[in-house]
Amino acid sequence: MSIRNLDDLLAEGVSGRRVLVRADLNVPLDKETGAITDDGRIRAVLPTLTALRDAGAAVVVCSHLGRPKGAPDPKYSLAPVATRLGELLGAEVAFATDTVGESARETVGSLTGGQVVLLENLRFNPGETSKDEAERGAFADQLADFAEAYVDDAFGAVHRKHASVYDVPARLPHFAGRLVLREVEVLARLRHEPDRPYVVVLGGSKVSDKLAVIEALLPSVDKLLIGGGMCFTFLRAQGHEVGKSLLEEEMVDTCRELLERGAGKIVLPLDVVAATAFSADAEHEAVPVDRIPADRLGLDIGPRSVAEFADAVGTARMVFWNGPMGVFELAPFAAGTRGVAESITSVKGFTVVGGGDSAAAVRALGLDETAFGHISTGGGASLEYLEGKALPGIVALEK
Ligand SMILES: Nc1ncnc2c1ncn2[C@@H]1O[C@H](COP(=O)(O)OP(=O)(O)OP(=O)(O)O)[C@@H](O)[C@H]1O
Ligand SMILES: O=C(O)[C@H](O)COP(=O)(O)O
Repeated sequence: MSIRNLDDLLAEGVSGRRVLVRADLNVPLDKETGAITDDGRIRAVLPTLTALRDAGAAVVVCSHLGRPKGAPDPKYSLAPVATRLGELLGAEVAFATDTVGESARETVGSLTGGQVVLLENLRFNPGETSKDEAERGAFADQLADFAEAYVDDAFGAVHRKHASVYDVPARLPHFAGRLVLREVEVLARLRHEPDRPYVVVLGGSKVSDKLAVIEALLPSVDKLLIGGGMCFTFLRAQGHEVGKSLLEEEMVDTCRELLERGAGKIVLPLDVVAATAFSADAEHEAVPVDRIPADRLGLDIGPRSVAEFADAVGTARMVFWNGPMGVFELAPFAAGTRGVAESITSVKGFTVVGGGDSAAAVRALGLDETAFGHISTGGGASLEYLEGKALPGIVALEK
């Protein structure tokens, strides 16, 4: 891509200069304790931050966390992320308790070369996500005032036309960070020159979010395996009763069309684990997909499906996997995700995991991260890239 990257910025020299880094530190938090449950996205941005610190830059980091509604909300504070970032960097990370207000101005103002500050959640400001260009621009002006150069390392957010992603790079010399560069390199390979057979495994909960990617991928994949909560809308489209399983009724017709177009390519589960309730201690058993009881819900793919999916994955030279095969967060329904993930680790070829939840599943299940070719930090971003959509964050870097 015709984008200047971090090395270009380092070559210009950054010692004593302030650099604004947009990171995606949108990490999952424990609902009760607020503790960070997976710090993968923080670790992913360390190479860029370390390179800048080592070169003597004063580093101003900004990010969103969750989806607060344009006003401060303590539940979504980045304060715990600043602490974790400091531990991982092995250096103190100052924290500004606002994003562009007094605290931010003071902390950024006193920053010297090699030091790092994390600003409070960008989405506490309505300008960050505003559809109004002037409102976004005004917020972008304030952010841009903090630095002399901008580095985008927030791959997970490049599909958002937000102030910190799209408007700030129009105001500062801009560069792609190490993570963005690597993500785009890997995903471009999948999109433009996949090794064959190319197998895509899709799961997760939201069919409506993933139909466009299925449509876009169908011509280029050899096999498309569909598990997770989204498989039930497809099973319904095949005429099966799905009991109380997740179902997007209004998508059934579209799924039927996709099944016709993807005949010979789309593979659906043969059996599912049907439970009496969405709970770890619910009664459950594996049943064939044509015998899902009316009062049960499918929370995982069954063992025959794992074998079926593993067979298809076993033939692949390239695999892209997005979305867990079941409710892996509850131990009785984690076997499908584990089984399919393990089959992907045995592939003799290039494998990519995309999606916040899938990456978290790899770590939560204790699987060896290094057994995958690449674990993408982007959920929606990686899917939209593979769909071939223009991503605002990348477009802005190209300008
Ligand atoms: N059968 C099922 N019924 C209900 N929920 C399910 C089922 N299978 C998987 N899920 C849930 O789907 C969720 C993940 O779905 P999602 O589509 O968000 O995945 P992702 O694309 O990897 O993540 P992200 O969009 O955050 O990057 C998990 O929390 C999992 O529990
Ligand atoms: O989790 C993600 O996919 C990114 O951090 C983007 O978050 P968003 O979907 O809330 O914009």
